[in-house]
Amino acid sequence: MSTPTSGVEIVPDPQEPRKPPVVTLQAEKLTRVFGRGPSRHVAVQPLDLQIDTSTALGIVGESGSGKSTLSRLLVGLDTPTAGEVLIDGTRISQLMSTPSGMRRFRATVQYVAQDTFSSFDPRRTLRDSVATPLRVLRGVKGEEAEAEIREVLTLLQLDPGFLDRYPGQISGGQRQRFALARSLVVRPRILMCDEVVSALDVSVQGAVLNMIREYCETHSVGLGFVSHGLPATAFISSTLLVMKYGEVVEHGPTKDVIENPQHPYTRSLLDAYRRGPAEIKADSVA
Ligand SMILES: Nc1ncnc2c1ncn2[C@@H]1O[C@H](COP(=O)(O)OP(=O)(O)OP(=O)(O)O)[C@@H](O)[C@H]1O
Repeated sequence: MSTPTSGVEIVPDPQEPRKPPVVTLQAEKLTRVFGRGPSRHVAVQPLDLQIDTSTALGIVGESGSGKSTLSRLLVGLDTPTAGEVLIDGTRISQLMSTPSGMRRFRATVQYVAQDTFSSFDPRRTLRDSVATPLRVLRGVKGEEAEAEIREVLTLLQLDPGFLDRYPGQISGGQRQRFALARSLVVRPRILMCDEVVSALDVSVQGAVLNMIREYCETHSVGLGFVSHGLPATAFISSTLLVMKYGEVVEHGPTKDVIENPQHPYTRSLLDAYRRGPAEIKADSVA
């Protein structure tokens, strides 16, 4: 069968890297209520948001404001009381109902949990823990896997010598970076990070934040970055969402939110940080 041509053949430039397709994670009227009766607690009030592969969304708010609950809902680790999470228009509840759908979702969206201790199996070496998602979700094993793991560890300033250790044999900050490494080897299109730099000292924190920001920009990875720390969140995000008591009180371009906060709660968060040593400078906001 002959192919119709217009007479002009467009040959792709082999030198030009192909842009990966855009992936969009969307929340529609997403709601999470815990408990009943007098112990009923609305952890996430109905909210809409979108993260795509060119977004860095910072989610900030004080302890208990619902940030972790929201991030767990977005990655399918918790079930909403109402509303939906969709990836490229498909409900993730539908994807999660089959092993192959779940694998596809996990290969696209990776989550780095706040509690890194319980997210690692204490009986498995760190090599085993990092190599498993690489094998299961991307089919990479053996020497190729080892080379990729070492590459990611270098990015995160982690000694490959740690690979033979168990999670309990490294520090909390090193474990946080191993949790990040375990997600990055999957080469996700969307990365959700919950308090991933909280256990790091200030110098390593800056380096890891820079690395995450650069990695996501270079590889067109959408980022969801949850933290109660406003300076780190403002530094890394292009869009900022401020939560209070499960409600989104402000949501907009980070620069606008920082320079011209509309909600008194955001202003109080900013004032608290401006009074402290970790002052946010508007020109340091991406
Ligand atoms: N499984 C649960 N059962 C009942 N209540 C819960 C559950 N998980 C979270 N909550 C409540 O929902 C609210 C939001 O919790 P969440 O962990 O999302 O807050 P957060 O903003 O991430 O806090 P932090 O910064 O301290 O991690 C809190 O009041 C918490 O007590």
